[in-house]
Amino acid sequence: MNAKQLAAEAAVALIKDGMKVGLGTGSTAYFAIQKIGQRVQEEGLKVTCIATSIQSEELAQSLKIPMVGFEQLERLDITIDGADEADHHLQLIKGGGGALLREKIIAYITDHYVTIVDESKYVETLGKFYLPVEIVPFGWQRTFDHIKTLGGAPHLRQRDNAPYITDNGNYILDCDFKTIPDPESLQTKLNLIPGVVECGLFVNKTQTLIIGYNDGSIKTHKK
Ligand SMILES: O=C[C@H](O)[C@H](O)[C@H](O)COP(=O)(O)O
Repeated sequence: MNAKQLAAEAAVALIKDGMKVGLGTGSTAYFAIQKIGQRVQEEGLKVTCIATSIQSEELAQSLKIPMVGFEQLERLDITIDGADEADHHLQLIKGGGGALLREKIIAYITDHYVTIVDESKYVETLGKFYLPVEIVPFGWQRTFDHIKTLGGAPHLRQRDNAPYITDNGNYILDCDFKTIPDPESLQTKLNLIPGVVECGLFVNKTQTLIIGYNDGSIKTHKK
């Protein structure tokens, strides 16, 4: 089992019958969704889930995991999601897969937010990974300029020689801040810029961080 799968399966062991569960996005969350699907089918685990991306929703449906919409839930008991970086204070950079907005909406209605990463994502200080910022397409060049004044070199994310479009019809700027010693303050500044929908900093959201190691071990950090 690889390090991502180890972390993912340890997190899925926290899910109990009757829970409402948020499903993350990305290659680590993939293993969590697979395991939830297995528990639903083999153990008869009773859960209702909501996904943080169209991709994860389709995967969950293919595994016959019961899905609900926001009209059927106000809070989630647990969400299991990956991250691009996690620091020692359990602050995160997310959005490498473009799902940061839906992920953050789900994070804010979750009682127990569990982040799963492999050892390569656990860092002293955030910022080596370019920070994804979701922006509206209208006037994006000026939003780009505003972010630049905060010290982050933005790059418009591309796919097939065209701007990458999120599940919400927006663009993403991947911003090189080099180092982010104060994620909370940067999040506030970014989210005040007109045109910014949301940034990929997840501040004070993670209660449990599970790290999978290549030697087959896992470590859990709690807040
Ligand atoms: O937008 C994508 C999400 O924030 C992912 O959780 C993050 O990019 C980590 O993905 P992966 O587990 O594939 O490295």
